[in-house]
Amino acid sequence: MDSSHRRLSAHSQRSHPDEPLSEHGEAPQAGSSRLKPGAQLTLMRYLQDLPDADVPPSPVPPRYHTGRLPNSKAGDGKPRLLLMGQRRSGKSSISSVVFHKLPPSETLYIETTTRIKKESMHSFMDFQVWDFPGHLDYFDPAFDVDNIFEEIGALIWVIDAQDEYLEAIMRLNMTILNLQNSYPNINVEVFVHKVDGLSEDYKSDTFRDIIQRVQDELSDNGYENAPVSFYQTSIYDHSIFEAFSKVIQKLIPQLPTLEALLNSLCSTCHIEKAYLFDIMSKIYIATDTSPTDIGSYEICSDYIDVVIDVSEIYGWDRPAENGHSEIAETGNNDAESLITMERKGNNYLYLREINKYLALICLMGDDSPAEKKAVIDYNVGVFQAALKQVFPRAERDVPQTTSEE
Ligand SMILES: Nc1nc2c(ncn2[C@@H]2O[C@H](COP(=O)(O)OP(=O)(O)OP(=O)(O)O)[C@@H](O)[C@H]2O)c(=O)[nH]1
Repeated sequence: MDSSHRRLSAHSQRSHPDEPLSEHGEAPQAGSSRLKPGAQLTLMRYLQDLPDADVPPSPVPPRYHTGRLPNSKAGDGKPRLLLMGQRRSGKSSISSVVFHKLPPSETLYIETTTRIKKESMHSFMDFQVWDFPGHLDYFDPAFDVDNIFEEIGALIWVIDAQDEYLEAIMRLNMTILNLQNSYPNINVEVFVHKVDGLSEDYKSDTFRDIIQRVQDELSDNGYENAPVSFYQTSIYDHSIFEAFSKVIQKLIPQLPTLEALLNSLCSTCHIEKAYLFDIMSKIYIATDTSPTDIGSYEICSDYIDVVIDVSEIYGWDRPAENGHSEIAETGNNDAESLITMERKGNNYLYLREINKYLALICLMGDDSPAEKKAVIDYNVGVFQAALKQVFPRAERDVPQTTSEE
């Protein structure tokens, strides 16, 4: 294996806090080096004619920030993602599966959250995830509402689709209406969660019903244009990562530039679909503007697992030179990998590590054969150089921290 693969591994060892949460639901200590246990080779499943399942689009068009956070006073705070919703709706499970690689089946043992749990995520962009206990009344005068909602990136409201959801919707509506007065720009992202195990009909009826009830309430109160989006999610498939990707993308001011760069790369190299992944969370922070289907996301996401797991076996943690890990890395080539698959329409997948946080994965088109790899490499190099200007690399080797209030 090319030694350059090992850098991906070294990075991922630092960034994947893979240990299961402690019995108090706390994140593992910084420095834990294990990665996820075993690749989930659903790649094979995909290759065996898995039908491409499209996630039904939300009728509410996404909105993007184009500058600093709407509620940020100084504009220098870390975006904050608030996870709210009823008890047992799945908030802690979502956070553990997406950011700590906890196997979904182990979320059965997560204890109920009793205090606000705050975690800092350090990746291509620093952000915080706050997990709220289900029973909390945020608008109780005892709470410092400003402290909770200022500097916020998005409010993620989790609704258990397998349970009675009318009360959850009532609380959600109350929260949105309260927020509209003081923080009208907060993105409210409604996760209609636990949709696994529901029949297709029931799933889409529930989804539509929830959207209708929220929108009716908002328009009754004169807030037709409140920034509320809806997603169907489950921790047992890729839908939760897909939804988080869309939530995070709205917080990236450079998104239009990234999309334009990816579009240009795709048209130059005949790439069917290109994703820029955050390696740590497997959230994609941008993709080209051609239609997305969950199948392409799944296969790319599984590919990252495979590369990380292989480099986990053959890689090692690189020692820092002069205590400066960035310097130690500059002498190495970026990790790259290529996989061929026999599936009509898609010749092969191409992965290139862009920097220590990001990887580019492309589904190559039929008219871009592997023999042209040199040209593709060159263009990806140009893309990488452009990206460096968009995301200048910063010293951010700060370990993840968790705190409770
Ligand atoms: N079927 C299914 N179960 C899920 C899903 N997500 C979470 N769960 C289960 O839902 C239960 C509650 O999950 P938690 O993450 O503890 O819920 P919570 O919202 O954090 O609960 P509180 O801490 O009490 O507010 C657990 O048993 C999870 O395994 C999902 O996508 N599908």
